[in-house]
Amino acid sequence: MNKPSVVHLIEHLAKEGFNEIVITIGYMAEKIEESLGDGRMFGVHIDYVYEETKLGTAGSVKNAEEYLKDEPFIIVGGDHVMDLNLRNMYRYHETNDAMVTIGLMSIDDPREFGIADMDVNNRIHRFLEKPGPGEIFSNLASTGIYMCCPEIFDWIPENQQYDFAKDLFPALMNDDRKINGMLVRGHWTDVGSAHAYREAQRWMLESLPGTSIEGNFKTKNSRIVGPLKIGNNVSVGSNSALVGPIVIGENTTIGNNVLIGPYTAIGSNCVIKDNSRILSSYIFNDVTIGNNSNASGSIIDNNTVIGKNCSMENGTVIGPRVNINDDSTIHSDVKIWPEINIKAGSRIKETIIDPEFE
Ligand SMILES: CC(=O)N[C@H]1[C@@H](OP(=O)(O)O)O[C@H](CO)[C@@H](O)[C@@H]1O
Repeated sequence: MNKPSVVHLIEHLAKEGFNEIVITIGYMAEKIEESLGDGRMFGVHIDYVYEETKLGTAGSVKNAEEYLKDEPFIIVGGDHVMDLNLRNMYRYHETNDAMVTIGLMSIDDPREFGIADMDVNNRIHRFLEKPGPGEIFSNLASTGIYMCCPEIFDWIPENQQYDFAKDLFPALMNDDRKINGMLVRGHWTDVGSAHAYREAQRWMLESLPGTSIEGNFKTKNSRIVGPLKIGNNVSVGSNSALVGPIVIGENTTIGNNVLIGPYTAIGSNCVIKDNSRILSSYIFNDVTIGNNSNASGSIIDNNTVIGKNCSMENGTVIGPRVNINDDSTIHSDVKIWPEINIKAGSRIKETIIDPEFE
């Protein structure tokens, strides 16, 4: 949707009335600070707490204790996007006497999460992080959204790797302290994998309110079906079709006979040349896609150039700064990043990741 996911998260927190925010950062610290600043543009105040060594989920919150010690607070993951009613969750915690209340969601396949066993009074009796085969005793997954009382700080050691799910929850349960669960409904995605990222884009695009087109939009004889959100200075050639929900940034040029299908986001300064097809794909900024090429269920990162007659099959993740030369096929679920040159006529079946990048 042409915004860093953390911006969507802060906007949601602001909308729910949380205006004092502390971000514990390590990985990509500068990028996060650059996108959010002191929070003023979102109507909130943001403080940053830096993590020199990896402290785990609870250790990093302990590191921010000075900002949190006076009243109950809510913890969300920096890679979450959601539309959950966090205000209700916070109120619910305030009115029950648990030390921690965990937001739980009923999920089909909870293997990637912590799972909880909860009774009719909302008390959690068992919690298991990332259950293995044969261990999935519940489909109630922890969203990693925790409403906490400041007393939890007495339980978390300082400057030491310590996790909510693996360390704190078992310790509290062993001592018969109360951890409650709250069943939540709505959209919530942790965008830590390409699959989850696409899922988040999909539900966000689904909630586009209608069609908004900024100035200087040019098109001839093309079929444009909303909902759409189109930035300044976008042009679409003749005999093309745009079928929403679609978001397009600024200064993007789309050629003739191009099909842009539903659930697609295209960034700014992109060029999509004649006869190409883009379906359910997320294209970032400054991307060029050559004549007669297609992308389906793909994520294409900044400054990537794709030649003519190329095919990006379902689930591919390409870029930033990758060149795919003419007549190449990138087979489904292959990832190629970053700054890699794929020569003309290639058939790529395996992921290629520059080891220096990881
Ligand atoms: C140690 C820990 O806190 N694990 C959490 C946390 O897992 P990550 O793999 O760290 O994202 O977030 C999950 C929700 O995204 C939650 O289900 C899980 O219990």
